[in-house]
Amino acid sequence: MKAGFIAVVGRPNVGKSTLMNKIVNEKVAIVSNKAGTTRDSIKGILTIQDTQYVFIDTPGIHKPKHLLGEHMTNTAISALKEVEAVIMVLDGTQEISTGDQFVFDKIMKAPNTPRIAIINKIDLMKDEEIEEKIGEIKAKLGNFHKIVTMSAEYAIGIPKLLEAIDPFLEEGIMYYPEDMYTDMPMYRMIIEIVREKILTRTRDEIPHSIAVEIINVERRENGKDKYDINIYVERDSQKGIVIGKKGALLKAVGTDARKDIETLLEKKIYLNLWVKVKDNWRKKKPFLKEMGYNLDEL
Ligand SMILES: Nc1nc2c(ncn2[C@@H]2O[C@H](COP(=O)(O)OP(=O)(O)OP(=O)(O)O)[C@@H](O)[C@H]2O)c(=O)[nH]1
Repeated sequence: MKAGFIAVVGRPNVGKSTLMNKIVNEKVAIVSNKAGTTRDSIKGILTIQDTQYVFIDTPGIHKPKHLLGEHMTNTAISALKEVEAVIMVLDGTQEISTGDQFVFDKIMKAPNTPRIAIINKIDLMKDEEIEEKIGEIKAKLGNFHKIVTMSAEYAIGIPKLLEAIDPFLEEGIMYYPEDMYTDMPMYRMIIEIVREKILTRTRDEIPHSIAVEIINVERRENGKDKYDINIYVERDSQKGIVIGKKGALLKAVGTDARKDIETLLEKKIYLNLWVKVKDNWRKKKPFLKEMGYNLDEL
């Protein structure tokens, strides 16, 4: 029996959430093609026979531009010091950027934590490009215990990754029951579903600063509970986009989200979505607290 916590880091859009989902084979982290959509640390848990891997999907580490950004970075760094290993995901199709360098520098703030690099998206790469990328990582970043190549999208390379992590796990421990795949609370999952549906349908028109909050859950006698959910945007123009022409977009988001939530809860629900403008909400501490962020770390 052995187990350990593994932090997954990398600049936005390299494929961390996709990797997490493929590894634990369940939808635990929000995936979208927009940068910075994963905000909270979410654990995906994989138990194979007597080995348990507990993954922490960290928010995209980037240079803090505002309070929420700083919070994301601080949370990620403190998590790195407490894990058995850290895996840094790189997008193999892109040059190593200052963004990657920034993330690597952050990892090095926990110098005693073993580091594994993942070259992701190899389905889009030629063999010689993969070889070159390995060289580039060694030259520009260096200092990894292992470099693993994979395609998270097509679930290629996962066994190799687990094998690379194995030596760093702790003997004699199992943290969670075998059938547990995430410790994310149900409400958190509902919020992430709604956020994902909005971001998918609004493409690049809405920034990831959007916030979602469950304001009321009404238990109904017929068993079909009613959920009222607020969607906070920063500007009136964004409110218009999320609502859409004659409310069409919001209606579509509501239908998509309701279906996923019903699957998650294994029962029918009523879902009401409301769009509100909170002016510059990311800079306002009291409001951040309402949203459940830990202000001590800000
Ligand atoms: N072709 C290809 N696309 C991939 C692969 N892995 C992820 N993607 C795509 O890359 C995009 C970003 O993936 P995410 O998993 O959301 O990335 P992330 O690193 O979690 O991003 P943030 O949440 O913004 O930090 C999505 O459109 C994925 O479908 C891969 O192995 N191959």
